[in-house]
Amino acid sequence: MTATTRNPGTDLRLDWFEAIRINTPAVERRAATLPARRSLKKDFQAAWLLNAVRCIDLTTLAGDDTEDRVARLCAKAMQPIAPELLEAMGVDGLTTGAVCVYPTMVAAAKRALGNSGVPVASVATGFPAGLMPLDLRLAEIRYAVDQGADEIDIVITRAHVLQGDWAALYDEISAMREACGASKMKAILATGDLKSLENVAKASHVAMQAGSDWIKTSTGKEGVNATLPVSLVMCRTIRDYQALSGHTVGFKPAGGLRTAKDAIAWQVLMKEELGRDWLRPDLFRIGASSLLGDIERQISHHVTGRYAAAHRQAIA
Ligand SMILES: O=C[C@H](O)COP(=O)(O)O
Repeated sequence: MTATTRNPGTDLRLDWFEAIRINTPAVERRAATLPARRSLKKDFQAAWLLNAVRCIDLTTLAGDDTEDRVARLCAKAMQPIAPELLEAMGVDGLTTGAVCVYPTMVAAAKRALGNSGVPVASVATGFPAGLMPLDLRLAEIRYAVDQGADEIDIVITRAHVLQGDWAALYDEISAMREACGASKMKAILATGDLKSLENVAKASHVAMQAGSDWIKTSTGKEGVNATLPVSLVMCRTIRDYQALSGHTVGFKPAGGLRTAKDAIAWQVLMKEELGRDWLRPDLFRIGASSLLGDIERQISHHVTGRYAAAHRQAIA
């Protein structure tokens, strides 16, 4: 496994997931222990927070997005933490994992990011509901790729999952993967719409078999977005898929992640369930529009011993 290896997918293998049954209380119990599993103090906590920053897909997906807002987001992605704080910690060259925008904002993001090396991720395929004809959804992927998107975050047709039509789901995601070409693909499962953890596990398997490079929890627009129990189930399916296929897939929790505590809890999950390799941006992203502010606040406290006044914090 290397940072550049993509998941080629497999044929549709129903036998890999059809018999899955999930003990929901056991999942919830295990998930509840995660935030308390590591008591991280001082330098360690700061190191984990800096690592979270390099894994953030810094996101704006709002109806009133403008090129100016996207340019400001990109400036933040290239310099997510105040230089004096980084200097005090001896850290250099920190950026977020990517920026994530709507397709019509990709060109503006590419311009703003220049040759910084920060990738642009674009949502596509009728985000967030995905209720558009497949040919239009594929055309939207091609448009975003053409605009320069390095990564595409697709949404699935939830009805395929709710009706157990795994072949339809597999065919749809495979076609999307093909339309992505060289751009990496994240499959957003919208887990808050999927009704059961079993459906989450099965949809995760199909998304990986169809060649997704990351599986992602949520659009940020469902009633319930990223939760630890859902994330735990998805991480276990990544582990199972790797054991069965030999291919490695990344994970992206997204939606409602706003605090430094969240950033630590999800990293503990990655490390405990999947191992250290999944603490790198090629295999782990946190999709968030407003997490960076709290992380910067905690880092500022770590360096200076006090919390910065709100007006000194960048609006992230
Ligand atoms: O993909 C990322 C999500 O849309 C971000 O959700 P959020 O605004 O709740 O952080």
